[in-house]
Amino acid sequence: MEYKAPLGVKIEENGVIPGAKKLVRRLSDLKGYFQDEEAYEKLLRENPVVYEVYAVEQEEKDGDLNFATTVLYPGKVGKEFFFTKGHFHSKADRAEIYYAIKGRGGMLLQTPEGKAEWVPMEPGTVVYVPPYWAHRTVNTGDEPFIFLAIYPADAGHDYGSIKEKGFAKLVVEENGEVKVVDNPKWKE
Ligand SMILES: O=P(O)(O)OC[C@H]1O[C@](O)(CO)[C@@H](O)[C@@H]1O
Ligand SMILES: [Fe+2]
Repeated sequence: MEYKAPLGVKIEENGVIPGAKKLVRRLSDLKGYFQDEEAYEKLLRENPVVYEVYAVEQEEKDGDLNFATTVLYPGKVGKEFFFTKGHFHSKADRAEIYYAIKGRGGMLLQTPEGKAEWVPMEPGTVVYVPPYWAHRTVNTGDEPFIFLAIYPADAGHDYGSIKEKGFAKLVVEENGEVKVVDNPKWKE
């Protein structure tokens, strides 16, 4: 039997995991995701980084675990706060754990039938993403929102239906307050 080597790694203050695979998502990678297309096109001239992911991933095998930090930058497109794309797992019954490290935000979760839930997150919050729920994180603050995700190595990402239909709820700023409102364009 060949055993893998254990690994201990310290997450840096800025959310970076040394030696991890880095993925950068800019606004241009999120075309079609935000409600306000005019505000999107305007901000696209700057094409800001919306989030970075630092992932330590294993082979896609049953029983193993991946982990990744995400640094989700503060910002808005129109009224809507910056968010991650959001996904179901390709193996839809795979669960996931998130742990908030820095900043402020929350998670939108949604069943395949379109039942949406909002879970606020601040440093120290643990979120359990049950099997079958799509999940997207949102930065509602004015500093980077940094969190750790731990997920089965064979979970995979299924972006399809979220990219097409979005979430049933939006997280917006209204009169200086964070509001979770119904998505007027939501189609079941
Ligand atoms: O894959 P998305 O929806 O862009 O969100 C990125 C985050 O979600 C994960 O895929 C985990 O669910 C991580 O790799 C990362 O923390
Ligand atoms: Fe996930």
